Amino acid sequence: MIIAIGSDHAGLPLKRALSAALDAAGHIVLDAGTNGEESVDYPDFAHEVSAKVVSGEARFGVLVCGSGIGMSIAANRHAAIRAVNLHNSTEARLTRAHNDANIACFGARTLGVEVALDALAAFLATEFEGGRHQGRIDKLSPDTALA
Ligand SMILES: O=C(CO)[C@H](O)[C@H](O)[C@H](O)COP(=O)(O)O
Repeated sequence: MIIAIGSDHAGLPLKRALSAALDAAGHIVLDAGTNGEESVDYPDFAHEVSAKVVSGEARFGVLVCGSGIGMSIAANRHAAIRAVNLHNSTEARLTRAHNDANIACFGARTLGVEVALDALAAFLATEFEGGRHQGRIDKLSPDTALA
């Protein structure tokens, strides 16, 4: 699977761990950066990873910042993105099965590496269930919500 990944400076250590695990599992990882310690702005990386998912270049995205919150807010500005800030593998499984989430966000300052690795594995292993959940996803678009 092709997976786009990005972080800001705060998320870099966890991004490196997640990227290594994805690579070891045989995935193709498209790294949008950052790859330095200097302070950078999380929206720049959220938008780049989101664009790769929206275009189909990547099947899923992974975004890491200090809390995972800024990344998820930025990614969800894209209409076709359903980005979720994950804290455990149960959330990861449910958001794939029910929300068809396509970007997994993590907080490097709030989550342990092992928990994040487990959550990412669950996220990638779970299929969207469709059915009643598809109609709910259809209602997420602003046009539908405001009609
Ligand atoms: O945007 C965030 C919070 O929602 C991220 O956690 C950032 O990584 C964080 O704000 C960066 O903080 P810093 O003090 O500039 O390192």
